[in-house]
Amino acid sequence: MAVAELTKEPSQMAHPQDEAALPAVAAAAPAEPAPGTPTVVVDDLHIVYRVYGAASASEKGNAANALLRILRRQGRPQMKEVHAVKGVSFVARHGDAIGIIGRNGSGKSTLLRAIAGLLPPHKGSVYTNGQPSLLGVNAALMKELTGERNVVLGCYAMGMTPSEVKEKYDEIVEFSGIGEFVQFPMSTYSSGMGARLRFAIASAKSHNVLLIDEALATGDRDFKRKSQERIQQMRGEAGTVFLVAHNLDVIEETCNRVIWLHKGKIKMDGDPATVLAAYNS
Ligand SMILES: Nc1ncnc2c1ncn2[C@@H]1O[C@H](COP(=O)(O)OP(=O)(O)OP(=O)(O)O)[C@@H](O)[C@H]1O
Repeated sequence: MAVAELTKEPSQMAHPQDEAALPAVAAAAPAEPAPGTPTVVVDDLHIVYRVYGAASASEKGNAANALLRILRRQGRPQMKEVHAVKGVSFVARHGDAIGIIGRNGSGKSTLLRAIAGLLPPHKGSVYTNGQPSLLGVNAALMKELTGERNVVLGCYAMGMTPSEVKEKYDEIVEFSGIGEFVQFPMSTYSSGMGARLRFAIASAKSHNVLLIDEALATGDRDFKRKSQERIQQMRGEAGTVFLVAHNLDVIEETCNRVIWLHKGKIKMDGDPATVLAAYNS
């Protein structure tokens, strides 16, 4: 597989739709790859979280032990490792819309964040062609600013010019369906409204690799339909879309491929009908 032209370690790149993004570092989009060319190569990826201050397994959840630890002033916090992704490998191609499914805690969000370059691999590698953009319900725009300001900032962060922002502004606000709330600070929004605005901003631009984490779970039926259509459109125009969703109907209707994660490993990877049937059985 030709991965030489792909970029290793996307953590060194800008990720405009995530909290770590800086508008000033948005990179120019590289030339569009031909359909079917690899856009993301994940090679034996392991992600390990280190949690400091964790109790040992024998003490877990025990109030008396927690109190004892405080009374004994156990200075050094213990460190616990959570091995969230365990040797995941796959190749995503231009034009793919890949649904990631699995139970709570199976590693879906961790995998997306690793592809976006926000989590360093403990072992293995992620190669990406182009700039991945993570769109998640937790991806922060600036909550104290109004929706209006966030639309403008978000567009700049994705590398749009002022005239492109002007051209897209109305469409973004209309797509989000948040109406007059666009004039209010985002801190006043419900989580669904915030997610819709983020999706509307992120999807106003073509992305080489778009990572969507549960963004569609919060909208009403009409918004879900609109956003599914938009994803299909982005699939055509852009590169690859990854979608994490607990709603399997959304996955079935939107994706051409499904990866089922179980306890951090790929349990199945294939066409939606086959994988969803196995997952549901
Ligand atoms: N920041 C973190 N620090 C420590 N452990 C974490 C962190 N984020 C996730 N984990 C752990 O990593 C594992 C995978 O979590 P992850 O959020 O990726 O799963 P998920 O499949 O997206 O879950 P859900 O469906 O509930 O959103 C879980 O055991 C979780 O407790």
